[in-house]
Amino acid sequence: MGDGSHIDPRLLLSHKFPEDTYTYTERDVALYALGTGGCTRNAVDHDELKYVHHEDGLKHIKVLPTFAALFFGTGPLDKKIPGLQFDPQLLLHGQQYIELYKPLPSNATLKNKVSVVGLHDKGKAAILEMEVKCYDEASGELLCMNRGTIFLRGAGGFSESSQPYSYSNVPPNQVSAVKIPKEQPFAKFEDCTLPSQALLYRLSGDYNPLHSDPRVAKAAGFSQPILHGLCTLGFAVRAIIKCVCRGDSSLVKNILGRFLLHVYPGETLITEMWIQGSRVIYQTKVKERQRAVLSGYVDLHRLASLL
Ligand SMILES: CCCCCCC[C@@H](O)CC(=O)SCCNC(=O)CCNC(=O)[C@H](O)C(C)(C)COP(=O)(O)OP(=O)(O)OC[C@H]1O[C@@H](n2cnc3c(N)ncnc32)[C@H](O)[C@@H]1OP(=O)(O)O
Repeated sequence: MGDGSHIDPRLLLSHKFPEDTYTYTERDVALYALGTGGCTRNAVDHDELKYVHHEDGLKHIKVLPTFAALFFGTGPLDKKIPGLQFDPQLLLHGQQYIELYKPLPSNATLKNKVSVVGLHDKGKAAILEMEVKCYDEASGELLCMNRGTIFLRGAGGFSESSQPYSYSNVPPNQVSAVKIPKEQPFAKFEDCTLPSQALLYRLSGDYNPLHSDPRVAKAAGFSQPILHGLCTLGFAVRAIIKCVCRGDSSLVKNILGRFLLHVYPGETLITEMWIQGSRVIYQTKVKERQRAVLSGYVDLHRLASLL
């Protein structure tokens, strides 16, 4: 375990998180769409303008499904959690899973129920899985659920190496990394991130200096600030909505993304998609380095009528 890191599984897993409130407005929705590359290449893009503009006013704009990931905030970076001490500079976002139960309104106040659903000792790192269920305060309805996996470098080794600690109450089929098919993809979409992408995206609420401060990025092992994982996920799912859903984001039901490698703002993202029933398997690569940076799946409510 690295200096200053300490994990006590008993304390951490028995911690009861107080209910959290999260409020967003149409301005947040539009800013998020721009932060994840919406309308960047084409300001009148038919599929994307609806996330930032409506002729009858902002309260009619649509919400991208990946916006749901923001409801978590930055999890353990925000608050002290008993039994969890780690170096925040070494934290990386490992994975994100989202289930959407209702279309997201253009503004809302949410009541969030947070819990720890997984903890693993990987020796060099600890993996923490957190879940948040988000209820619309006005209607009491469950809108969505998020599960975030956090990779804490240097925080492993808190259990016996002969029998490393591992706890999960998450169905394994929801979280395991996907197998990329060998066939040619159904579709491929190329999109450029801006050199200022992380500076724009952070205004959606994740102010982790890893994405903006060159000194912090260097201390974390990167040559320059890196892009937020959730920003890359936003680009990938937007590509799938465009290529497979023909712009209809209401078809999206569940989303999984595993962050395989960091992205530097300004790099080009190529997302490849394969269709398996109503599931879209995808992989995003950085064109300049020819490396896969994200993979996962998007489950759709229906598909056949579209293709
Ligand atoms: C609650 C939500 C709050 C979110 C807060 C987020 C705050 C943000 O500001 C932070 C960010 O956005 S960081 C940017 C996005 N993330 C990244 O760039 C990370 C990219 N991934 C990597 O670098 C490596 O995959 C890396 C380093 C993650 C792993 O690579 P390696 O060290 O080579 O690991 P490896 O030896 O391959 O595997 C060790 C064990 O870990 C499991 N694992 C690997 N990658 C994982 C991943 N991405 N997610 C979850 N688990 C992962 C492996 O399965 C392996 O376990 P096992 O030995 O049992 O197979």
